[in-house]
Formats: sequence, structure tokens, C-alpha cells
Amino acid sequence: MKAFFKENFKTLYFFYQYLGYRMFLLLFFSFLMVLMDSVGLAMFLPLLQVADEGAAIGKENDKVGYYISQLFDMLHLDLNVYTMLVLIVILFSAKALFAYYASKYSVINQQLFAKGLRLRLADGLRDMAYKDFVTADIGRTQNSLIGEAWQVVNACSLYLSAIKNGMFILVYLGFAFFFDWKFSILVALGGGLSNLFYKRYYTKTEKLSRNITQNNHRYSGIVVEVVNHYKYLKATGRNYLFFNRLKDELDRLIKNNIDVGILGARLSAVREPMTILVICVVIMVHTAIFQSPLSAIMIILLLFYRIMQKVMDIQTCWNSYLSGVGTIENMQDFQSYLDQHREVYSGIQPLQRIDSIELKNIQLFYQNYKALNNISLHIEKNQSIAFVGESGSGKTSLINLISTLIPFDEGAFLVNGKGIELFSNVEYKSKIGYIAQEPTIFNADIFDNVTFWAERTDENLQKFEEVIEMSSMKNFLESLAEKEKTLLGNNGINISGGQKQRISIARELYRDVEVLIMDEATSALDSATEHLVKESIESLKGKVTIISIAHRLSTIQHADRIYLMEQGGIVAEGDFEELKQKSTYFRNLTVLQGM
Ligand SMILES: Nc1ncnc2c1ncn2[C@@H]1O[C@H](COP(=O)(O)OP(=O)(O)OP(=O)(O)O)[C@@H](O)[C@H]1O
Repeated sequence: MKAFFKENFKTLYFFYQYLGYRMFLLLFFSFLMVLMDSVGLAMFLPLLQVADEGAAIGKENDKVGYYISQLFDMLHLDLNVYTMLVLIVILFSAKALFAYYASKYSVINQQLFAKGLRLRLADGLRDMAYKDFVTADIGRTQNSLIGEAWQVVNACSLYLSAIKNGMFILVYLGFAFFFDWKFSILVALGGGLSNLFYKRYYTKTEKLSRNITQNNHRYSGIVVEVVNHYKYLKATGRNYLFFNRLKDELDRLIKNNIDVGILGARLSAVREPMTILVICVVIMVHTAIFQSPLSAIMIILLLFYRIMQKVMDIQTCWNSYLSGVGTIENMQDFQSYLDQHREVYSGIQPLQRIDSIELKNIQLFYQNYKALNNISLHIEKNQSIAFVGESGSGKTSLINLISTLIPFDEGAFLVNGKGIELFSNVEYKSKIGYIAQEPTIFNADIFDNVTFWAERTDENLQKFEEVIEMSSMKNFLESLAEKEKTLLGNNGINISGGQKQRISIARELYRDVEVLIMDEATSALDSATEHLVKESIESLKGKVTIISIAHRLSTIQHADRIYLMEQGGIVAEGDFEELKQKSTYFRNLTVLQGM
């Protein structure tokens, strides 16, 4: 049953995954509501009869009257104008009550769906493998998480409304059929035929909707790039070129949106004449062919009016829903994309501390490109090691691998002598500090940036002061009017590159990590500040394991072990002096740097 539903009603199943039984509750209350409405409407003819003829209803060919008099008999009630009126009031009150529950579940469904959808996407993004993240379409990622989630929720409401309206039509038709089956068949036929006419509008809307989704992704992608590279674009005047790309995409997006709007307007314009046409034809056929008097179908005309309203609603809902089809498809694809690229760590063993890290014959590939080749090394607790080598030799790839940011393809990665895959990755990462080439600054104040939004208790403030001192930021902080409450702006736009790096270092020191990984962490510092930071980092020597990459050899002069890398492999190793003896390349480097 579930498999059938999943296969044939993919969209409905998608909504069901988030809404569960609530989806059916909404439809159930809507059904009860329309049932009350239909029965209430059907009461009006007997009411008029009772008013005119006393209780003399239910004669031959008066099916409604017959059932009503049966009902009143069963309830031991008199059938008169007053009891009929009370019944009508009860029926319409019940309709209002069910309408309330239907609306209530509609609102609850919308909100829960929006929440569930966003949480699932956020989870997917949180758990995505970094290796896949770097190649992901950033415009699509951003758009799916922010704007599109609401569009999908809206499309879901429209889809359910279309089902609801379809259900209304069936119930009204059922009642109309009960009154006059010939007339009802004509109405159903007319409604069905008019839908054929709308079909080509639907196909066009669907196609445009897919284009709009693509436009939106491209547009968001360009916006992200403008924000990321704003400084460069502004400095070189290329912001105009880039903004032209943005404008072109916007033009295409607007054109497609206008086309969808025009289609919708055409649909609205033909809807009323089409309805009148169907009504007229049906009445004509009814009177001319079946030769029934119009008075006999008055009550059905009332139902018919309701039906045509719902037919119009269903068409509007369906067309609007179709304009969101591209977004729904994208959302489904994007979710499976995130599921497929989820990072999987099965290890559960707790990791008390990291005593050693060992790599044995490690190989790493980016598609077919071998970025790391046969890497073997052993790092003891509290050792300080460094990687040097020319650009592209694989240094960043290696530290990314050690931090488990990217997985290795072949070889063995041991922690405390056991395969890393046995340990909980969350625990391993909680012991690793990472300072990237590009310092990471959040749009928050200095305290939150360093402590990662820790509570401002005396204890935390004291620890904050300590790491500020260790990362040579004390003077800088004291020069600021707002001190640690100074806001750093988007991506640290308000501070210098060196200050950003020191904040990144302070953040890792605050975490009390066991292994500190630094990818050219001091490259943006002036020589005097670099010296101070270097002293702070050296003061950590013997207290934490330090793994660093540095082009400026002075920062790694005192490292316990230095590995020289070339084309993804380690070609020499030793302490600073040993390496100078072993490698001409390294010796030349020291000469070039005046060491
Ligand atoms: N995500 C990736 N996809 C494909 N190739 C990559 C990827 N990341 C890095 N590479 C390639 O792998 C090689 C090693 O890159 P890596 O960044 O590790 O070098 P590096 O020694 O740190 O360089 P640099 O000193 O310039 O930062 C380079 O040839 C690079 O082009």
C-alpha cells in the first residue's frame, strides 16, 4: 500500500512524510464540512414545502422529503417549520465547527511542514561531507534552505486545497446525483470537458516553473559570489561586469515570472465565461432533450453553483500549485542529494585523549588526481610537527585528512594505535583545533567569536582574558571603546587580516584542544606581531600537539619534526638542522629567507 502510494502519488507521499496523519485530518474535517453544507442546502426545498403544505412532504418522487420525514419520525420530532429551521441551524453550525478544524489543521500543517523541511535540509547541510560541499552548487544550497522551503510549503497547501476542492465537488455531485442523475451527469461532463481546455495552460505553467527554479539558483549563486568577492570586484571596477550578469539573470527570471502571471490571468479571464457556457449548455440540454421543467432543478442549481465555484477554485489551486512544481522537484532532488552525500562515521568508541596519530601508506584522490601518495608518519602526544613544501604539494590536503575533514582512500589512519574509524568522530573532532589559511570570523562580537557564544560568567570571562593574552590581542582589545563587545561585522570586515588571525587562534586556545592544526596561521601578521604570536604558540609546546604548515620558516624553526613534501609525498624529514643537511631545496629556502 505504502509502496503503491510512494510510486504513484510521489508528491502526496512527499508531503505525507512531513505531515503524517495530520494531512488526513485536514481532509477528513473538510469532508465533514462539505457534508454538512450539502445536507444543509438539501434542507431548503423540504423547508419551503413544509412552509407551504404543512407536513405533507415525502410524497412520490420526493426522495429528500421522504428521508427527512423518516429522520424526524426516528427522532420522535414533529416535522414543522420550526424543527426544520433548528435542524438547518444545527447543520450549518456543525459546518462552521468542521471548517474551523479544517482551517486549524491547515495552519498547523503549513507551519510543521515548513519547520520539518528546513530542519531536514539544515541537518543534511550540517552532516554533508566536506569533500562534496566544496563542489556543491552554492546558489542552489542557499536558495533551497532559505526561499524555496516556503514556496514548497505554499505549493503543498495548494495541492491539498486542490484535493479538498475535488472532494467538495464529489460530495456536491453526489447530492445533485441523488436529486437528478441526468442533470448531474451533464454537469460532470461539462466540468470535465472544460478541464481539457485548461490542460495546455497547466503544461506551460509547469515548464515555466522549472525554468524559474533554475533561474533562482543561478541568481542566488551570483549574489553569493558578489558578497564573497565584493572587495575584489569593487577594487577592480569589475563589480559592473558582475552586476550585469546579475541583471541578465534577473531579466530572465522576471520574464518567466511574468509569463506565469500572464498564463494565470488568461486562465482567470476565461474561467467565468467558460462556467456560464457550461451552465447554459447543461440547462439547454436538460430542458430541450430531457424536457424537464426548470423549477425541478432549482435546488440542484444551488448545488451546481457551489460545484462550479469549486471547479474554479480547483483550477486556480492547480495552476498555482503547478507554478511551484519546479521548486518541489528541486527540493526532493536536493534532499536525496544531501542524503547521498552525508558524511558517515560509524565509530562509537569513546576517545579519552589523543596519545598518538599515525598514518600508514595513505593515498588520497580528488577524482582521478592523486593528491597524497604513500604518506606515512607518526605524531606523538604534545609533539610539534610542521609540513613545508612548494605550493600544491599536498600540505593542506594532508592536514585536512588528519582533521578528518576529508576521508582517505587507501592506507591506515591510527589513533592511539587503533583505526580511527572505531572512535566517535565527534569526540575526535572536539579535541582538534583548526586554524585555516582564511581566518574564520563570525558576525558577532569579539567575546562570542572567541568563546563561541559562551555564557558571560566570571569564569568564562577570566579564561577569555587568558587566551586574549596568549594570542597577543590584549593591546588591541584595550584600544577598542567597546572592548570585548566590539562587533566584528560580516566576515570580520571591521578588522585587519592579522587581527582576524589572532581571533581565530584565541578561539582554538579557548577550546582547550589537544591537537592544534594551523594552516599558515600567522601569514597575515606583521613581523612584530608574528613574533609575539609565535612566542605564544611556542609556549604551548609540550602542552598540546601542534601540526602546522608554514611558508615562513622562522615560525617552525623549533618544531620537533619537519616534513618536506613534494608532489603529494614526503621526501625528507627531520628537525630544522637535520633537514637543512638532508635537503638542498630546504637549505635554499632557509637561505632565501635569510636564516
Ligand atoms: N577539492 C579539490 N579537488 C580537486 N583537486 C584539489 C582539491 N583540493 C586540492 N586539490 C589539488 O590537490 C593538490 C594539493 O593541494 P593542496 O591544497 O593540498 O596543496 P598545498 O601544498 O596546501 O598548496 P598551497 O601551499 O598552495 O596551499 C593541488 O594540485 C590541488 O590543485
